[in-house]
Amino acid sequence: MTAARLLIVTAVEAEAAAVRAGINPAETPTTAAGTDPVTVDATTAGGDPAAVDATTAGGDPAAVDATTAGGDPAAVDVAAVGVGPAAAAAGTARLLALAEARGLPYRAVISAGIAGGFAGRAEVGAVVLAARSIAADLGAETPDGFLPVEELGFGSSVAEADADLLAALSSALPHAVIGDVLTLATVTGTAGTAAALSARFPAAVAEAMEGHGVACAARAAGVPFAELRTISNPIGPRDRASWRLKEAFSALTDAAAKACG
Ligand SMILES: O=C(O)c1cccc(C(=O)CC[C@H]2O[C@@H](n3cnc4c(=O)[nH]cnc43)[C@H](O)[C@@H]2O)c1
Repeated sequence: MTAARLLIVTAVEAEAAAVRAGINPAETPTTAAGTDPVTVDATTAGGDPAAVDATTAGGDPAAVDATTAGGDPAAVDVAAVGVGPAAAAAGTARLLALAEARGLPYRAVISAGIAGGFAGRAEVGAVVLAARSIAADLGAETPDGFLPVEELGFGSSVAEADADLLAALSSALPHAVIGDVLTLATVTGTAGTAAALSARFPAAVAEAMEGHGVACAARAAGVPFAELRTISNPIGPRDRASWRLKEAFSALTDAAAKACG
């Protein structure tokens, strides 16, 4: 019997390549670490669903084999599904449903990639594991402050990591910072927003753009979920030139090697 596979979902192909390089060192990333993920995304699995099929674990089981990483080709699939919570949720839900329809459901799904780190909580180059992936902008703004979706009575903005999966990852990555990871559709770009988020989420160590979306797809499919990030930049005033992409991608490769290699 074939062992159930693990699905690792990233936003952009540069992140997927970094993860694959860790799981299977023979697979050198074709997109050099240090390139702009947005530029890379535009040429791969960014917007066109057909491109997702062609370059990741989309529809064709043969394509899954061709892009699967790891010593055991049946063990891990790595797919880039686009930037932001909506693309992450839609792309992940599709991959989970296709696998289920083939009679080969995934055993777990991990949202992986680079992230911004809150100063003093997760520094550039750090590995972060999410205890909870939180949709930080899901709710309503009021003159008296932000109301999370819970207070509006419309469900939950918080997705807990699967306890067993988180325990396995933290045991493989003992130096990882464990804390909440915020999911936002907008990258924070001012000191004011960074301070407000830091105050509203004292347990948050990082922010990214996909974790909660991947978690929603995983929850709908009944599949365990976790989020793994490496820090490329401090959260704060926008200074894209200072993002340490090479360092973050290299940390992502190293983390994938330790967690799944
Ligand atoms: O330069 C920009 O304005 C910009 C806008 C949207 C996306 C990007 C990316 O580079 C996307 C890559 C990926 O990186 C994650 N990420 C990294 N740092 C942060 C951050 O400080 N805040 C939120 N997300 C971050 C995110 O998950 C993206 O998918 C650049």
